[in-house]
Amino acid sequence: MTMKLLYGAGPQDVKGYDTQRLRDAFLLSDLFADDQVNFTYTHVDRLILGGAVPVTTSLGFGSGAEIGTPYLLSAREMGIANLGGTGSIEVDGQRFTLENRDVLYVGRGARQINASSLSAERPARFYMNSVPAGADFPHRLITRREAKPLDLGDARRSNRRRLAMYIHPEVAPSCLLLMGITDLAEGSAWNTMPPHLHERRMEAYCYFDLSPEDRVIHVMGRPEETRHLIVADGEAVLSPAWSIHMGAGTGPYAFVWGMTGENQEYNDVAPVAVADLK
Ligand SMILES: O=C(O)C(=O)C[C@H](O)C(=O)CO
Ligand SMILES: [Zn+2]
Repeated sequence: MTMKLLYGAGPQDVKGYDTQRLRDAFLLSDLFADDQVNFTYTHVDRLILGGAVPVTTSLGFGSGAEIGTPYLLSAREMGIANLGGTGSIEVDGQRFTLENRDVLYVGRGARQINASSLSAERPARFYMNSVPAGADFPHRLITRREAKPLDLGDARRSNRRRLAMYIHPEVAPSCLLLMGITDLAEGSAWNTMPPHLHERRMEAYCYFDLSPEDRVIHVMGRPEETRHLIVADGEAVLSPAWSIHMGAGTGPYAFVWGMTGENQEYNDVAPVAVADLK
């Protein structure tokens, strides 16, 4: 298991960043590797992002040695989304089978987590978000069918998409984590229209189901001074509370969004008109 550290940056810092510096601060490129569990501990609301791809062996984790607690989830909750083939997650002996696009909520207090794939030919690809939690909620599998869908956008504006809420008060309650998956409709390219800010929550996007030759152009920054990141399949982007977020793909794609902060009010957002962006 690896644990990288990322300290984050403010809007004043970003003014002087070149491309590489911006990517180093906001783009996570090495979450997924065969037979590895890779975490990045961010100082953006202390969100930990992780990836686990069990191919030839099952992968175990759960120690808190890197973060100063007995176990990784002694004072945290976690969402695990399966972006690959069928796999299973065992939490302290309780086994959950995750098909593609299923999400497991793991409540505070879990000690040992083991991840495995049903088949090495099509391994599971587990994407994880973990945030500090001050309350206990039971572990729970949320299947793709149980997620709450929300149809958004307009095909004529190339932003038709279906958002599915998984870890959300109306579907599966948690302490402060929110997690869902958004799919672009065929022929649509733009996510998160209109772009927005949510001062009371940070967010992370993990783009997936993108062809190797395609990229998502993810737009971030203050509305009056935007920046962009060119993002490949399996890469994740940090979106601090001060940053807008929206993106367009050069081919079909989907993304997992995860949020934490002061509240779980999905609609507590400040939209920004595209015409006001610079
Ligand atoms: O396409 C969208 O719109 C989204 O998926 C938006 C994210 O869920 C989001 O930014 C929530 O704040
Ligand atoms: Zn958002």
